[in-house]
Amino acid sequence: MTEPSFTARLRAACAEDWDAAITHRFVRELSAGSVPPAVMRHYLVQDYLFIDRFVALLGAAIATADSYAARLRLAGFLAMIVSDENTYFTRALDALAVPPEQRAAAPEPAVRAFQDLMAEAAATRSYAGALSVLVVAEWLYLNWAERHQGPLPPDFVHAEWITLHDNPFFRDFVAWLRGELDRAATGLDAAGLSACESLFRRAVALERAFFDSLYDAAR
Ligand SMILES: Cc1ncc(CO)c(N)n1
Repeated sequence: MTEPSFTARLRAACAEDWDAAITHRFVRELSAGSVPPAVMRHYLVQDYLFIDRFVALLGAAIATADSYAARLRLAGFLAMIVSDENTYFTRALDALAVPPEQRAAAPEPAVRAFQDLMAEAAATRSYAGALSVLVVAEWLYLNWAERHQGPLPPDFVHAEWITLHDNPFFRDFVAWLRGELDRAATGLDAAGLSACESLFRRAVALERAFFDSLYDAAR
């Protein structure tokens, strides 16, 4: 039997938070097309603040990657985020009639903590450190999106958030990204491995906490 990969072991160590996130009420309502508009508005405003730092973290991964091939792949993914995904946000915020002043909201605690974690991962100035958070953000979103079954919800605000995270390009990218972290991990000593594990574990907990926060107050 082959050994489970580094990323498989990291996910298994966070199974409770991971499973709670990918089966969360928010993703179940998204699949059913029944997220209350106030919750969807809040999610999108807050997630757009997440994406800002996420793009910066991708930049850090591009800067620290150990090959031009990896930089090209990461840059191709970055190009999708700043085009298709960015226009999804603006179209969805328009469709939900979110006024400009609400789009400039302050990050709520879970999002703020996630922004700080992404800054910490970038500040490791190591490819493995940046990947430890990127892998969580992309793989966990793929995992909930691929659980969707049956026809997509009619509203593009729901449907496109699912298809952006479950399509052949995204699936291939996540598999490649995991492979990069598995490969980068082989060059790390015990301290480096435990730093990656800590970033990964905290990212999974924050994915769950962000979903939970959407239902904290009646929105
Ligand atoms: C919080 C969060 N995690 C992951 C993704 C996927 O990129 C996202 N858009 N938001």
